[in-house]
Amino acid sequence: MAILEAIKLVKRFGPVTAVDEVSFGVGHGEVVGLLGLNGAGKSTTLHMLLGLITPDAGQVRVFGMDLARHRVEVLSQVNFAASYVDLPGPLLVHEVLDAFARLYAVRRPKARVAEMIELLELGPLRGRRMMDLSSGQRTRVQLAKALLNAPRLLVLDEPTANLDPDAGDRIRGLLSRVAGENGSAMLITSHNMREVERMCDRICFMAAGRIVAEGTAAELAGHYGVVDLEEVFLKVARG
Ligand SMILES: Nc1ncnc2c1ncn2[C@@H]1O[C@H](COP(=O)(O)OP(=O)(O)OP(=O)(O)O)[C@@H](O)[C@H]1O
Repeated sequence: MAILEAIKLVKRFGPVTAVDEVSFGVGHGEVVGLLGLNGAGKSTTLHMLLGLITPDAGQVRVFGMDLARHRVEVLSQVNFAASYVDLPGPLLVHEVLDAFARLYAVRRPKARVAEMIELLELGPLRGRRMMDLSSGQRTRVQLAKALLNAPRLLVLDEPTANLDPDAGDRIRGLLSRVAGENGSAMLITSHNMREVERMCDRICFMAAGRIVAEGTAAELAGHYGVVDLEEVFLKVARG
């Protein structure tokens, strides 16, 4: 069974059709990358899949359920991280995680928060205020928050955008491990082609609101007669 199905999703903002009949799926344990130029419609698509905005047409099905009709049931098993979402600045790192653990009704919240602090190597930062952290440190707290409820579907909008190469590498390894161990499905946007090649089982390329190419990194490179995803991106982006 597909964990996530986007079915002919459409979103318009005034005269702009940001997402134009987009359909794709993410299977159990699968990591799918959603790629495209700035403004291609990736974040708008993610926001519809998370129920943050309502599609003008089409349907989102998660765990076989219609998101519009089973919102609470679905969203309790989903989580999201994006570098552009701010967590409350005056709160300490462990206070933020405690608050979300309670919000998600996590069982044994204290133990789960401690586990996430360990997993994301946040020990030295647990007593620091969110507003005092560097952007890379905030990203790690975002990811800890996103993993708190052991989501069956994890949606990540540019998860490693603010991380230095060492932290980025560790986080990529960690996320791949989480997907492998828990069988969680992941949907990721990224402008880092090496990251996508390393992490994603399948890739959907968006251009001007539509999916224009889909496949594994190797299939896409073969199809476009190039050596890697970076070159596929340039070919797709330049039409
Ligand atoms: N709230 C909004 N109001 C008006 N237009 C919007 C809104 N959100 C997005 N758009 C427009 O929809 C299109 C798709 O934007 P979106 O943020 O989905 O792109 P993206 O692929 O995520 O880009 P990036 O790689 O830069 O993050 C763009 O033309 C954008 O200007």
